[in-house]
Amino acid sequence: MATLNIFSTTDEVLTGLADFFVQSATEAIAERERFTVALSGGSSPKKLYELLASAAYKEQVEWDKVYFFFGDERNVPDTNPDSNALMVKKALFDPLNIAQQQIFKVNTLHSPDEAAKEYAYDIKAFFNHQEVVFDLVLLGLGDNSHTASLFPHTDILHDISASVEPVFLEDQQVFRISFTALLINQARYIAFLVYGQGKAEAVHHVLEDERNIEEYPAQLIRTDADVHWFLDEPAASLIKK
Ligand SMILES: O=C(O)[C@H](O)[C@@H](O)[C@H](O)[C@H](O)COP(=O)(O)O
Repeated sequence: MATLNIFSTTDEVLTGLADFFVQSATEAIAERERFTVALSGGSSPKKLYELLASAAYKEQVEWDKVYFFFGDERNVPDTNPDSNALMVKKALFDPLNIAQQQIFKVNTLHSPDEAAKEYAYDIKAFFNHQEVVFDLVLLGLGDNSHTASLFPHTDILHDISASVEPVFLEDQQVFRISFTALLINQARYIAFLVYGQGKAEAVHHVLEDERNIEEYPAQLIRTDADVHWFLDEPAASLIKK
């Protein structure tokens, strides 16, 4: 069963996850001299990244030993407001002066297929072509129960490789590039950050409803104790405590 961390307010959720980030980073750096983290995009984690870059946290992590990846990316230039890389650059990388060599972004100037292939290669090369095991994968949850860019009724849900694939979103007529569920599930730790009443139904579907990965793709993510959900009360309001 996944580990549920339910907090009264959004600020407490963010602090709880920031503390978990610091703990995971400290453990990884002590054991392996580095911390590899795949970041999530969207709006929820922006405040987390800003908190980690704030005076309250920035001294708690050896940032020069942290290597940043993206669990998914929109197929837009990294100057586009929809870019996850741009959001994280502003909220975390620039305030902490993270060196480019520590950041592994999707090259969205290439076609989605090419970008996914290149990114998959870059990741495998970073891990010396051994099994890719991120120390931490951060995830969000859409109100339609997607996570990363594992959207309902998309081909990537059936991908049996631990890799990076392009995802075409029919309804939005846009491409994304995303980790597959298997690549996410290889991580040492996985942490979901989900807050707000609007996510309550999705949280219930994913954590408690019968298995239906086409409708609730986040059910593809493993559910052992090293998978942590950081939730506020509103987002957790429909699950049996
Ligand atoms: O690129 C993205 O959009 C994210 O990786 C995506 O999976 C996100 O986590 C959910 O869509 C929730 O997004 P919000 O936090 O904006 O609700």
